[in-house]
Amino acid sequence: MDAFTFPSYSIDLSTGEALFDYALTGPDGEQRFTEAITLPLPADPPSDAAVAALGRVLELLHVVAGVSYYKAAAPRRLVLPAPLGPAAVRLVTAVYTKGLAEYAYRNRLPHVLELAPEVPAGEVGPVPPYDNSDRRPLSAVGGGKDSIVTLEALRRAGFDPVPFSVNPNHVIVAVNRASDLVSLAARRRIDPALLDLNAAGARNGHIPVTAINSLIAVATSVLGGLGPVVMSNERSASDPNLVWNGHEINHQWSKGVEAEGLLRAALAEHAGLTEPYFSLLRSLSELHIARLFAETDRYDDVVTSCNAAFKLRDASERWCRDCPKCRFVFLAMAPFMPRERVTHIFGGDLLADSSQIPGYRELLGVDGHKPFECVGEVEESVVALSLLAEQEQWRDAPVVRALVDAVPATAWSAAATSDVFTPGGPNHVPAPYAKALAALT
Ligand SMILES: CC(=O)N[C@H]1[C@@H](OP(=O)(O)OP(=O)(O)OC[C@H]2O[C@@H](n3ccc(=O)[nH]c3=O)[C@H](O)[C@@H]2O)O[C@H](CO)[C@@H](O)[C@@H]1O[C@H](C)C(=O)N[C@@H](C)C(=O)N[C@@H](CCC(=O)O)C(=O)O
Ligand SMILES: Nc1ncnc2c1ncn2[C@@H]1O[C@H](COP(=O)(O)OP(=O)(O)OP(=O)(O)O)[C@@H](O)[C@H]1O
Repeated sequence: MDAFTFPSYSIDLSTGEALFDYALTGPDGEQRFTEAITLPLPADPPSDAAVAALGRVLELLHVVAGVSYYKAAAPRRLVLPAPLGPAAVRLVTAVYTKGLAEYAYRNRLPHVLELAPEVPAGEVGPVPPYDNSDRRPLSAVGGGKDSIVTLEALRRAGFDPVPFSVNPNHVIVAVNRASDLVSLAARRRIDPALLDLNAAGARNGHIPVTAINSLIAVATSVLGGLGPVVMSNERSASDPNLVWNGHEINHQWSKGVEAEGLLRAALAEHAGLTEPYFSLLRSLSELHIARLFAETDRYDDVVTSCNAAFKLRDASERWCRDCPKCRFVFLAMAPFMPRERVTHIFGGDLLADSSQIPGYRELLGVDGHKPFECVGEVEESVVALSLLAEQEQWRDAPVVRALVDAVPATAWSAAATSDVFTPGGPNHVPAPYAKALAALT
């Protein structure tokens, strides 16, 4: 295949169903795909201004959600369907290069890191400003600790948040139920032809799924007459896993602050949205968020951060207890909870199980690079370990003992002066929401 194109998209405002068409084309023919995304319908019909802004958000979503299908072949040409302004082009370029960087690295496809979309010539029509900043926020819920911390912070600060998820599975449904808030859900159906191609051995790999979920959330907010989309993306999401061919490879790129800024700028330019989207937890480390999560036990029976629970097929019931994310979140929560509580949340005690030691050595930077997963920085893991080593309930756990011996002196001294509990770095939290963040920290 030598080109990826975007033949058309449509939205049926009576059902909320949007259809996005894609095509991989080459000398041997064409492979078409259609992704279906169904937005929740509001009780009252949307205003003309909302419908106009929604159309523009869906134009961006059409292009961004194409990454799933582009990656089946990774052609050298990415041919956009219509003219776009500079901020939108910057977003699209970054989603297909930096967002697919892990995919490019693992599949050894360096050209993906250099992709430049072909943008049709022409002017983008003007768009009036659309200010929904004073309406109820949509709080994205992924079932894990981070979005729970945000939801509770918004509620405590009086923002009356609406929990929102894409394809909520039983974990997310249970988290929403525990919150006692009325939630909204959008449905997303990947074209089954992609799964057939995967089964037949097509190229596959990681995609910037948060960029897609974020735009679906913004579309839902505009259609529903709601306010800003509030994410729970943390500070360490912006840090790369490694550098390859001069490019940073970051598994969590679309959770990072660069992606947040690009998305906000593209939504302002292309859809007129003045305050569409931000991450409340941007200035916090994962370890700090884990400490905040420990302050409430309301979600202990349901919270699940393990990605294995979110697969479309053969998902684990809750924590798989054998992946980098399970290991990291256990390590991050353990210093701030009684041992029985964290063991109850996970359904087992990972720090009592010596078979976990090799995985923990990676998290602590003793072996290999930071795993391709949503895990905190090496420094955060070392700080967590140092806290555990001081606690009677943990200091003799077999994994803690082995790790304390394995961590080099340089890492301990870096941890001793660490700023993991000091909020910092760039963020886009608007002034009215800053008080919710300040109350947290
Ligand atoms: C749950 C998970 O980790 N899935 C990744 C896994 O997919 P797998 O084949 O094991 O199962 P499914 O998720 O059911 O997907 C089936 C195939 O469908 C395709 N696909 C799925 C969703 C999508 O949005 N686009 C798709 O193209 C894909 O071909 C699947 O094979 O391995 C895949 C290949 O490496 C990954 O693409 C799957 O990742 C999902 C898109 C996913 O939702 N992953 C998140 C848990 C995730 O990685 N989150 C990151 C945030 C990264 C970001 O920048 O947004 C994180 O938590 O750090
Ligand atoms: N299915 C989904 N629908 C909507 N938003 C989602 C979904 N899955 C994840 N998110 C959002 O994407 C961001 C990144 O997800 P991530 O899985 O890191 O967060 P989490 O589930 O809140 O916490 P944890 O890091 O503990 O898993 C969060 O803001 C989260 O709310």
